[in-house]
Formats: sequence, structure tokens, C-alpha cells
Amino acid sequence: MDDIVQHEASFYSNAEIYWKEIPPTVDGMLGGYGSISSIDINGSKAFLQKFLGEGEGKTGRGCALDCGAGIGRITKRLLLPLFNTVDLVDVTQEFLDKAKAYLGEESKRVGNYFCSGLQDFVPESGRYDVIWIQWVIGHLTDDHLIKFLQRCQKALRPNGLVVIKDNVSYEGVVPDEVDSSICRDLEIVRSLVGRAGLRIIHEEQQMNFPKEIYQVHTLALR
Ligand SMILES: C[S@@+](CC[C@H](N)C(=O)[O-])C[C@H]1O[C@@H](n2cnc3c(N)ncnc32)[C@H](O)[C@@H]1O
Repeated sequence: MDDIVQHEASFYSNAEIYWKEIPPTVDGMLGGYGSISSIDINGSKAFLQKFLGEGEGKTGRGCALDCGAGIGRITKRLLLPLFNTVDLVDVTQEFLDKAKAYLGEESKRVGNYFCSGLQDFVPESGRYDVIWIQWVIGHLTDDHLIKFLQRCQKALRPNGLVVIKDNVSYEGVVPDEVDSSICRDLEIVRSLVGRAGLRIIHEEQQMNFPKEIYQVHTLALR
């Protein structure tokens, strides 16, 4: 991590260069593991449903933000079916350009396509019921992740949730030179969430993924 902080500019620019070369497809989004997309989405749906609904303390279904959205794989199958409006934010303009066609008819319920790195992005205060952050935190330094989570907390509506769903390493920080990212262990992710001042409401491991990939954990925060 110290290395990355010293070479922060190239950590971000190398990731941008990497993603610009990736085809705007579900397989591209998932590093060749397009086949696990349905298992992923179904797991996420079951996770989110626990918090949605009518009544005291339930999370609303007005507006969601898909962070590191890519072409909108999660927006299409998880967020648009559950929320009235969805905003997308991603650093790769080519993916956002593809999103409208990929989302089809339902893209009329997309509020905004924001092209920005999450390290720079300021979500609108009080706008979102759910802020979904999947398979992208490894592209942020610790400091930027903490500050982004703090901005997300301010962007929540009452009873809103920030959800992180991501790979976790067995131990420590594992760099990936290919896409210029890192994978953190679960303890490190939890501690960054704590340093950001958010509380973990619920946590689950995604089941039924291939054995050879990282474990994937989902954390609901507010
Ligand atoms: C592994 S893909 C995941 C896409 C989507 N979350 C999904 O699960 O289908 C990572 C995405 O993060 C985007 N990305 C990489 N670095 C980013 C950054 N610093 N800020 C915002 N998006 C970033 C890439 O353009 C890419 O769309």
C-alpha cells in the first residue's frame, strides 16, 4: 500500500488505461467470468431484499447509485428492477456510452451517467436510498476509499444504505499489476469502513462462486 501511495498518479492512470482496452460486455466487466453474473445478481437481490419494503426503518426504493458501474450490469438486473431511478458513475466513458443500449427500454429511468473516478466524485447530498459499490474499491487508495465512503454517507436518504460487494484476500493487501488494483483482506476492509465512521449493519459471503477466485463479501453500511 505504501508503494501505491507513493505512485498514486500511476496507480490511477494505469487502471484507466487498462479499462479503456476492455470490451464493453458482461464478460469484460467480470474479467472473463461472465458466467457467474446470475449467481452474483441473485445473491445481491436476496441481500438487498432484507432491507427494502414498507414500514419503520425500511430502506426506500426511490433512487440508487451504481458505483464503478461499467456498462450497467448491476443497474440492469439488480437496481432498475428495485428502484425508480438509478444513477451510474464510472471512470471509463466508453462503458457509459454502451450502457444506454445495454440497458434498453428501461434506460429511461436512469437519472445520470457520471463519468468520474470515485476518488473525485461527490454524490449529491441526501439523494440515494442505496449506493452500490461492487468490484471497484480495489481501485482506490485507503485514504480515497475512506473519504469516498464519508461522502456516500452524506448522500444517503433516511434509512439509506451503502453496500460494498468485493473480493477479499486471505491475508493482507495483494496487488494486481495487470489492472492496477489491490485486493484487501476482510479485516482491512472492515477497519477502513470504521475509520470512515460508518457502521456495518450486515455482512455476508457470496456463495456458489468458482473455487479458484477470491472470496466475495457483501457489507451493508450506514
Ligand atoms: C471489475 S469492473 C466492475 C463493473 C461493475 N461494478 C460490475 O460488477 O459489473 C470495474 C469497473 O470499475 C471502473 N473503475 C476503475 N477504476 C475506477 C475509479 N477509480 N473510479 C470509478 N470507476 C472505476 C472500471 O471502468 C470498470 O467499469
